[in-house]
Amino acid sequence: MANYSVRNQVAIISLCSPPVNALSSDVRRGILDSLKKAEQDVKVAAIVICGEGRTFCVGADITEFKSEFKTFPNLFELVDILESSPKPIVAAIHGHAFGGGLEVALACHYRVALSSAKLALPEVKLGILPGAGGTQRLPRLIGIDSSMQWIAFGDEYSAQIAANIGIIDRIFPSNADILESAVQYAQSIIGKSLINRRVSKLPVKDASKVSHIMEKYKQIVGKKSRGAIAPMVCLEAIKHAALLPYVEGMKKERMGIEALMGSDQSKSLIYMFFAERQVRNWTIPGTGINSKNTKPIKVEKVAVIGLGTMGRGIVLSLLKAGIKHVSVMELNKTARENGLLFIKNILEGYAARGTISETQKRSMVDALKPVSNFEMLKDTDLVIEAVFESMSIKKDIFAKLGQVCKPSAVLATNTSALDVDEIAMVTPKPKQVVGMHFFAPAHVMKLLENVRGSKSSPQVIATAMNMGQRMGKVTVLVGNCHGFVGNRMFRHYTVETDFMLEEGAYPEQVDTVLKKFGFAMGRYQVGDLSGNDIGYRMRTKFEMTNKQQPPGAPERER
Ligand SMILES: CC/C=C/CC(=O)SCCNC(=O)CCNC(=O)[C@H](O)C(C)(C)COP(=O)(O)OP(=O)(O)OC[C@H]1O[C@@H](n2cnc3c(N)ncnc32)[C@H](O)[C@@H]1OP(=O)(O)O
Repeated sequence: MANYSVRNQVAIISLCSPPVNALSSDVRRGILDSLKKAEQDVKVAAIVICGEGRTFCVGADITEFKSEFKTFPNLFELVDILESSPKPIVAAIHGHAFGGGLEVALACHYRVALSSAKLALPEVKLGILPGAGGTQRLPRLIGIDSSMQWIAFGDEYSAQIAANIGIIDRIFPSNADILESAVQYAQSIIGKSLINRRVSKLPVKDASKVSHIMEKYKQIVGKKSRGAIAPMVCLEAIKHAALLPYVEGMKKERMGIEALMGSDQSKSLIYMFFAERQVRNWTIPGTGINSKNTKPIKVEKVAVIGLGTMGRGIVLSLLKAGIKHVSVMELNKTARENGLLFIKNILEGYAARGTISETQKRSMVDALKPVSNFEMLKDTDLVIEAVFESMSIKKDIFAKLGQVCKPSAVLATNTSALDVDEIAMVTPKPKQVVGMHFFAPAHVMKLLENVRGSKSSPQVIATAMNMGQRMGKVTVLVGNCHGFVGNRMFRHYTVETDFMLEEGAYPEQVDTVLKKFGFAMGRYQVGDLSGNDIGYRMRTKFEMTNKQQPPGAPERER
């Protein structure tokens, strides 16, 4: 719903749908009813639309996509009604103006924002396009080139960047009162002509270059979003903004969203959106213990043991999470030097690309603390072991950790398949032990599988889950069984691809097809990155080969 009030000639329409003011049918109806009141009230000379609580508006209510989505006023009707209002409307943005939220703002005649606000048209990440005029209004405001960048990739931008390119008219400091500031701003524009303020009426500045720009983005999208349908449909819709009058462009946009909404890709991405949020609410089956009633241990000092492919990625993930003390232990001198060099080079790359500032880079490098013996880990809060996938080596390490680490330290193993309970048993406090299974390359892959051993304490589990979230990972709690969940799923995939090799395909042919389909890496490339020896050891240890079959029997027969 939306609340309505009037303050010094300014009507305030505040979206009120916690937690994120998604544009449900009730909210859309509330905006429309409030707008009518404001238009009819002779004492009102300007209108402010704002969001109550932590954010302006994150866009259409995704939970309503199947049902209420088309109820009047739907989003694309609402934006046109807002824009045609005879009284000036100011969008007052704090928190997020995402998707339909930004489209509502684009339909307003002015947009003001706190400097901390974030803006985006992220619909492409749900496999759809901005279907409430975003593909038609944004190009009229910022041009085809920038619009393609914003819409085809769906990334978020700061209010300052949005102001620099002409989306935001006025920025206020992050600690300002957004509503008070917007009301004052609205008073300052009373009586001004709205002729140039209706974005749908503006020309597209770089319309003549549309073919050239389109070709450029087709290439980029082809590489960055292989296999995804929505980005290309977004580009087409934006192209129409350059070539057609607004009303015709809107018809094309509508055709685009109708084609995408309900597609398999969109259904999967929406499923993923909610699933990624659902896994934050973890629970230990049958105990009543869950994320809501269990507090993590405070973690300031973390250690990573092993600086191979996995260890390096884990260290980078911890640094990116802002951990100020990351001990790294690698007894092999060459591996240690190579590992540290790799980490520093990646940080240099981030700084060169502007992902982190020079100051952040320096503080990350300072946070790295090479250590040469277990004694030096005695005051560490969390140790993540990422050595060779061998039960005897891991047991040896955990026995030493059990002796030197403080009793409250969480001891995590990055094993991808081994029994966490067996590892835990060599320590004096098995309840402190948990699995934290990262996926290679750990600083890039978003998934983290935390493995709950039979003795892992709730607090230890909460700490591993919390650390995953601090690292920005999609952190999933799983039980302790061979291969956990990730590798049990991966196994079926590898079996199928191995069948193809047996049937005569080359690994690179299989990988090429998978990459064309949209996978970031081919299955055999993944094997090379993680180390094929890991899979080999897993299979040998668990005797995955049927003993009745002679050595070398084809995979299909095993
Ligand atoms: C004509 C058709 C046009 C459609 C245009 C659209 O608008 S499509 C929707 C476009 N918007 C988005 O894709 C935004 C999705 N949301 C986010 O990316 C993030 O929520 C956020 C805005 C970056 C905020 O992140 P934060 O971490 O602060 O919060 P959560 O992600 O945890 O969200 C809190 C809860 O709110 C639920 N939620 C978020 N967005 C929506 C939404 N658009 N619709 C419905 N529900 C939404 C989210 O699921 C969380 O719920 P919990 O129950 O607390 O898990």
